[in-house]
Amino acid sequence: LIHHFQLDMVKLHRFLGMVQEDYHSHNPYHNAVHAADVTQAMYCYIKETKLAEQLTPLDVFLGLMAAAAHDVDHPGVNQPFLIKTRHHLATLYQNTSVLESHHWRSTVGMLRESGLLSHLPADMSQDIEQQLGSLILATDINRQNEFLITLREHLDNQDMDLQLATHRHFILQIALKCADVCNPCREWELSRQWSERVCEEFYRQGDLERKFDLEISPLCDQQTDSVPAIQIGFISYIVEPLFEEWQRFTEPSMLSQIMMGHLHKNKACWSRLRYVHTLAETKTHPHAEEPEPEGGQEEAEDIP
Ligand SMILES: Nc1ncnc2c1ncn2[C@@H]1O[C@@H]2COP(=O)(O)O[C@H]2[C@H]1O
Ligand SMILES: [Zn+2]
Repeated sequence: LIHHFQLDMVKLHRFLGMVQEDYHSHNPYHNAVHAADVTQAMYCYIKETKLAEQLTPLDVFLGLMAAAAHDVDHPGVNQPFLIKTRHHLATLYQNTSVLESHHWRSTVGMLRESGLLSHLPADMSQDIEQQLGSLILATDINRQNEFLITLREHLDNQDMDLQLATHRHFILQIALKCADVCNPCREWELSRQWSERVCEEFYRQGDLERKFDLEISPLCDQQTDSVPAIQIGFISYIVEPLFEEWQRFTEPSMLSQIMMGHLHKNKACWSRLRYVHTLAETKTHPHAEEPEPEGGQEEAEDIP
């Protein structure tokens, strides 16, 4: 890519350094390691045979740049929090895709400041900025259904034509969305750490809301939302439906089969941990109902 786009190494280093610096290292989840994690996953998806044969160098460049910068300057709280605290970003972006718009505009700012694309024709660098925006905005989890429905339609109708730039862009959006939520598809020990980190970030927001007498957001109450329960919900409603379609798209590839294997195993581990957690709660509150053991536990042999 460096050779193809004649990138200046000093400018590239400056740009990537700025991106890394603008992630908040004190966020348990939305930090530069999450960006690296998503970029690594995105690279693997771009390398899938089904995609690699069709993508142009520009597509690959856009996919990797969008992955690296997709959460830059994330404040560690979500959009509803920014709206209810009347944060200036919520006002600026009129309460829609507030964080994603900020990640995109910050990326554009850093691109211009570093001069990374300054040697390219103006219409090309403008196109890169726009496409980066469309990719980063696709990571808004509130738009999940819209993307999933379109992907299902394409797969059902078998009308995906990766020779078309619009279709390649759509599949890059999907790949980035998959990369962004792929942590439950990684091996248990790694996946568990991401889960605990993301929940820690949710709980910190909940603690802030409690402190300032605001309504505690869903999933953010440490006293009622357990990590296993959050994980089972997230896997069932967000990750599984998306990766099932991704697996279909890859026909299915070895990588997507491995990821689905991890996903099912991790879900079974969380089911077992939720059972243990609820049982412990019942012992502390003896009048609460005893939980029923759930299915899938037989797969969860390797958890402590
Ligand atoms: N393991 C997880 N458990 C619960 N929520 C998650 C998990 N991983 C990612 N998310 C959420 O999914 C969102 C995807 O976009 P973000 O990275 O902005 O923020 C992410 C979190 O809010
Ligand atoms: Zn992210």
